[in-house]
Amino acid sequence: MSAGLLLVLSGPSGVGKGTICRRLIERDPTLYLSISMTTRPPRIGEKEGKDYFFVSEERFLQLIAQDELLEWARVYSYYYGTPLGPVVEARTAGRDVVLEIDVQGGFKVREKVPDSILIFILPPSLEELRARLTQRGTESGAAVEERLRWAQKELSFYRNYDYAIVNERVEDVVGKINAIRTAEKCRPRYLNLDFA
Ligand SMILES: Nc1nc2c(ncn2[C@@H]2O[C@H](COP(=O)(O)OP(=O)(O)O)[C@@H](O)[C@H]2O)c(=O)[nH]1
Ligand SMILES: Nc1ncnc2c1ncn2[C@@H]1O[C@H](COP(=O)(O)OP(=O)(O)O)[C@@H](O)[C@H]1O
Repeated sequence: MSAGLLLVLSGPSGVGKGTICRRLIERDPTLYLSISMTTRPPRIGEKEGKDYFFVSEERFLQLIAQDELLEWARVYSYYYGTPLGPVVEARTAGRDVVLEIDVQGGFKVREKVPDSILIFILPPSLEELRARLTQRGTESGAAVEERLRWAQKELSFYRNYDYAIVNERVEDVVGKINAIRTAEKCRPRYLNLDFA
């Protein structure tokens, strides 16, 4: 059995990554969505072990020291990282894995796992991004502005990703990601069959 694909989804805050991931899993429950560790406090409605594992800074630094994270980064003054164990386990079991992480994390994953697939989610426009962030209502005005400033920086990296998809309609994005999964599984390196 071939190992599952490692898909990295990045894009600015509010572009719709979380919404897209939820829809992907609804459509295909065999997909494994990695749950990150973070030192950010939980938002109202967020659940421990479902949205994130919420940990102290001390615990996070311990996880780094023990090499238990596939990658980690500091985003908006908090730490975020991907627990390594569950990703390896799921891929070994043949499940495709999705990481929803920032671009710094995406580049670290590409270094460590050269066959990972980096997908950038783009907003239809900066105005629409602002509207989505504001309408979500989880951040204060200042935090929205900080995220928009950060977004401009993040967006400049989209050409370094393997794929870029504009999130006009969530259904279309999900269809495109599933098309990428199908195409990637037709690569000779993925099939790795032993013909003489
Ligand atoms: N490098 C890295 N980034 C992460 C991880 N988990 C989440 N992020 C990124 O951290 C940023 C902030 O996430 P979050 O606090 O949930 O805010 P949101 O993007 O506005 O929903 C986003 O760009 C996420 O993709 C992780 O494990 N590693
Ligand atoms: N294609 C879309 N069209 C309109 N609104 C969207 C679309 N995708 C996501 N949204 C909305 O935009 C907001 C931000 O989406 P979210 O998934 O939280 O973004 P992210 O995880 O990238 O920060 C949410 O209110 C969500 O319902």
